[in-house]
Amino acid sequence: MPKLWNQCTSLLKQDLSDSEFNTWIMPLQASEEGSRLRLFAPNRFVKDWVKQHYEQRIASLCIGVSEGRIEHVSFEIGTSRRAEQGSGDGTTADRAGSAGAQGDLEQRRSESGLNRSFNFETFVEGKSNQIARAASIQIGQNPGTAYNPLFVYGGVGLGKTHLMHAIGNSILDANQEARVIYVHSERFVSDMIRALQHNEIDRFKKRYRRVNVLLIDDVQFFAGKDRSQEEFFHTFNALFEAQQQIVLSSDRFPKEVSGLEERLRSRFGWGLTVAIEPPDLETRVAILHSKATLLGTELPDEVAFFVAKRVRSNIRELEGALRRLAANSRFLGVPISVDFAKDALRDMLVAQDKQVSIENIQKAVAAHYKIRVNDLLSASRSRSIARPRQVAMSLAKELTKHSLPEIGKAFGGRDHSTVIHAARKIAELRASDTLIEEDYKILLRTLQS
Ligand SMILES: Nc1ncnc2c1ncn2[C@@H]1O[C@H](COP(=O)(O)OP(=O)(O)OP(=O)(O)O)[C@@H](O)[C@H]1O
Repeated sequence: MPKLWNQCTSLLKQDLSDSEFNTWIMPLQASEEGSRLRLFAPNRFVKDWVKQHYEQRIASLCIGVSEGRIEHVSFEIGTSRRAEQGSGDGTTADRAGSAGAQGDLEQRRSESGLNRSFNFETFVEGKSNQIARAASIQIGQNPGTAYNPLFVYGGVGLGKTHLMHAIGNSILDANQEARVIYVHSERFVSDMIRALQHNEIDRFKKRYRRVNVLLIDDVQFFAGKDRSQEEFFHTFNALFEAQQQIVLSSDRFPKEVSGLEERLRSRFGWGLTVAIEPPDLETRVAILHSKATLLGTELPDEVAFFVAKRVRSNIRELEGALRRLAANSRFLGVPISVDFAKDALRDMLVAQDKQVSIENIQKAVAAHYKIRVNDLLSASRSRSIARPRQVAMSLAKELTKHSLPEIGKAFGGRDHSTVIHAARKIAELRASDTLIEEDYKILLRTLQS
């Protein structure tokens, strides 16, 4: 490990909380190459996280400490030893399953692509995620036999990835020898393409078909990628028949993932399908407190409520707000208060306020058609209510990141298929009826301005 990196890590240690330092900085290895410092993360997850959250800080520290000798810091996946041997970008999944003899749990975890800080203890339970969490715990305890596959779906940044890692971690905690792979669908696709290019497709097939637990994130990325779907279909069948656990996540219900072959879509629904909904205010507050404890930050109750009320989009953004508060407060040496939060998060709060919510859409549509918001939520089927309701649902589908079940629920507890029908109907009418087209455009302008 280069001396320079050791100096940088001691400075980073003073700057970060213990949990941040241990989770994200400790696993990094470094090697110097001319004016470049190469940092290696054990898996893509750590690499992406470090890049997103610490890249600037690490780069300016290393450049400063080296007194200009280092001009550039790069982030890669693998180990510095492999880099020195000239073997390039070693992937963790490549090595999954091969480290059994080493018996080292943390090593196994990183080889499996798992982040140990995403576990059930750090996952806050709320009404919005209760079922998904319970099913995941069961799978962690009885992989392959509880539900297979488990399909978790929900909007962006609501905890799907966290739960998948928690399942993998709990399985490894109970049995170090379990062969677990967590992989993002995009990664599955790129690994497959690389294997095809290098004539290593048999190795690729073996690697994925011999696992005990396959956790595949964001399967909507398979859309339109026929060769990958074909390969994944066979992997799925092999694992399913051997009663090995498959866990899948997506931003939407299996049947709604467009661009996927029907045979895959139907298989995705064979086991248990669970939704993660956006958390309510109390859960958002509880998550903020839990994350603040992990960061070692003092977060007064009134600030947690203030932030949770204003940042409603998703948990990733909520966490981003907390990190910013923690960093600013540490940097300025000022305790976190509501006024401090208003100031530090000003731009974020403005952006949040601008985001189109289902509630805003309902208000705008009701005002436009001179009806009441309650009419939109009612059971009324009269044309003067049903058509604006369809317009509103269609706008919600177009302008928000909510899933179809979430939209249906916000319109008086309707089914996701009602939302699909509404969106189709409005698309047809917009093409044939200039009045509807005009209404829709006005509403779009109003909501997006
Ligand atoms: N219930 C929860 N308790 C604690 N932290 C949570 C919870 N839900 C989500 N988070 C945190 O929110 C962040 C985003 O979660 P995650 O990455 O799992 O979202 P996702 O649903 O997979 O999003 P995407 O669709 O973008 O992949 C993570 O840092 C995660 O730890």
